[in-house]
Amino acid sequence: MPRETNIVKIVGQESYDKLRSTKCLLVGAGGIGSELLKDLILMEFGEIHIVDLDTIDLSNLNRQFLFRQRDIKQPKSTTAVKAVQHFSNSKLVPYQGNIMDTNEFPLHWFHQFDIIFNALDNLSARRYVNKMSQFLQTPLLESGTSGFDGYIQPIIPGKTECFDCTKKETPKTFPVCTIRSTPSQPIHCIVWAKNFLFNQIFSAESTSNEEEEDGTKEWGTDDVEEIKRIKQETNELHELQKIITFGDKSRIPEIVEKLFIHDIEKLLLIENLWKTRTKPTPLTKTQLDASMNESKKDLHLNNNSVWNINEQLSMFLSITGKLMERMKKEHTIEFDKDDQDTLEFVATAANIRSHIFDIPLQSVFDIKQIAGNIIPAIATTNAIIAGLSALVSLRVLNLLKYAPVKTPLDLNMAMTAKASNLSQDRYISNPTLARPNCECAVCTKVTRGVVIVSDPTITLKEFIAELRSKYGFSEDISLLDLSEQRLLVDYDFDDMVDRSLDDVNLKNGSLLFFCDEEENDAGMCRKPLELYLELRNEISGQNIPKIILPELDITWIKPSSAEPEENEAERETSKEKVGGNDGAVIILDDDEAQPSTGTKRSISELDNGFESDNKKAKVAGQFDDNAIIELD
Ligand SMILES: Nc1ncnc2c1ncn2[C@@H]1O[C@H](COP(=O)(O)OP(=O)(O)OP(=O)(O)O)[C@@H](O)[C@H]1O
Ligand SMILES: [Zn+2]
Repeated sequence: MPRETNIVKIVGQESYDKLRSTKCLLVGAGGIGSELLKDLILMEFGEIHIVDLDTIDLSNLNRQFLFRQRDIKQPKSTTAVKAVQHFSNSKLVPYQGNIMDTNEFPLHWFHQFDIIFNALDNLSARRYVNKMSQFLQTPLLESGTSGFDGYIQPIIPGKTECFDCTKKETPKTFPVCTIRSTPSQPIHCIVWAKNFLFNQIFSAESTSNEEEEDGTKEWGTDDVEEIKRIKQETNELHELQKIITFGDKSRIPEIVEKLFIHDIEKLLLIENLWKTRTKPTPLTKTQLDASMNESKKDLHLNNNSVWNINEQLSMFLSITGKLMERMKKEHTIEFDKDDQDTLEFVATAANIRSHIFDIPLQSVFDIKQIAGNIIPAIATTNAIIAGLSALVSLRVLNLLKYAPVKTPLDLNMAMTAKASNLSQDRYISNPTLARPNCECAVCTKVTRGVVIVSDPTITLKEFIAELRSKYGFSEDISLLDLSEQRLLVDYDFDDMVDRSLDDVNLKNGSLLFFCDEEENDAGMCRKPLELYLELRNEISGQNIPKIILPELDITWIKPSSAEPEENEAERETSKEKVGGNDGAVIILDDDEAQPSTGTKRSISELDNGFESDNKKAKVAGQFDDNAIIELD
């Protein structure tokens, strides 16, 4: 029996025909994406466009069942399509690229799709696609998994909560002083070993400490003595780096003495720190001497057991020697959980510090999980979540006659929940969707639209005049470029008004924010506009207008809520980021990082949600595989 017959039995001929003419976008061909692609094909969607930026890795093969060993290093999107083509009645279009690349995937490219499926693993891409769906009013099926947990969320723009309507959990972060002076948990010592110690002493160049010296850094503590000590300690780490680079193994004990004896002794001198805490106990010279003899022997220790302090020390000495040797050839070494030397260095350094602070020690295996940000990916969770996402898409498109959707609020999201605190069993709960959050900067605080510009030589003055005349804004306007986080024009800053869009480097995909200061009699102001710029040189011609502005409802709101978007990710990063280059692990508390309430905002406060991953700190949500320290 052909597959079609079964589907027609379930959805009926009319809905089946609609399905056959439905064009969908699948973003991500990883764990959930592979499953979803198979499901969407089996449901016989007309066209499936699949985007993934990555290539296949050995570690993907256990669950990304479309890929084989021979596919390693091949693009995920094209390989996935090749693997399913033989049983597909859908037109499949793969792209290897970053969905946030506005050149390859401009907004009008998104416009062709009836529905979008997110099968991503990071917040910035999720936020970006969410925003595209809001711009174009295209339904989005958001999904994610983390170990045994998972969720799907249908998002119907304007009608139901968007991805950014709810606060996303971010990875745990720690004040610098906890990491550098007062650790109380194994994770604090692991972060210290990996992000401060390892990064400082095995990097090629010294990290500049200018920032620390010019007083701009915030320390998460007011204790002058402590700040002085941390600064000095950082300088001394540069000295250790020199010992490592010089490669004289006879000086390794100096490293141990500094880190685990002298630095701790200095810490003990800051009495304030120990009023309410247990004092650390520095190592002794005798311990060090004993371990030095041991370290010369061949050490065979089990990675799954917790070594005693002497074993930790002996291993630390021997592994530091090994890395010193490697530095001669490699010049710089990065921490990699799968590089046993770097892992053992971090594990032993962390454990020695834990011992000093009376914190339980961990096995190398346990430290690998934490330092390597490993959350086990479970194939079954991905399969369940992808299946739910595919099924719910039928309701989003209203193709299930026996379960008609009268209002989008009839739709359900789905998530796994623990059956109880004691049991590991999960069940699936399926609450109905909520309305958009009236405080959400993405879907409710601005009016969005797409401006098509066929002639980028028009000046900002002309551009603003067109906007004002179309939407009735007052003279006292502000125009901001959210993509580059800069002010283009406002009442006090009109230096650039005679320059063209080209001159000021506005591009296809630039995001503009336009607001004015006028208040009506009721003390309300116009809801600001967020405009996506689409440059369409190809449509220029004699009778083509230079600018085509969208039809928008201009609504009035209370002035305090007229703010450019500040999403949670950026709010987190407005806290100072310190430490390693592999994510926002250590963040100082910054009580002043509160959103301001005025209509006009300083440029530094603006966020567009369009930054690349590395520009933005990798703040990750609960279902984000980049989560740094969040483990189940
Ligand atoms: N901006 C983006 N554009 C396109 N694809 C993206 C983007 N960000 C992430 N992806 C893709 O989303 C997919 C997410 O899949 P998944 O969560 O299974 O991660 P993975 O990288 O395959 O596996 P793991 O991280 O567990 O090794 C990945 O294939 C990743 O390449
Ligand atoms: Zn929202």
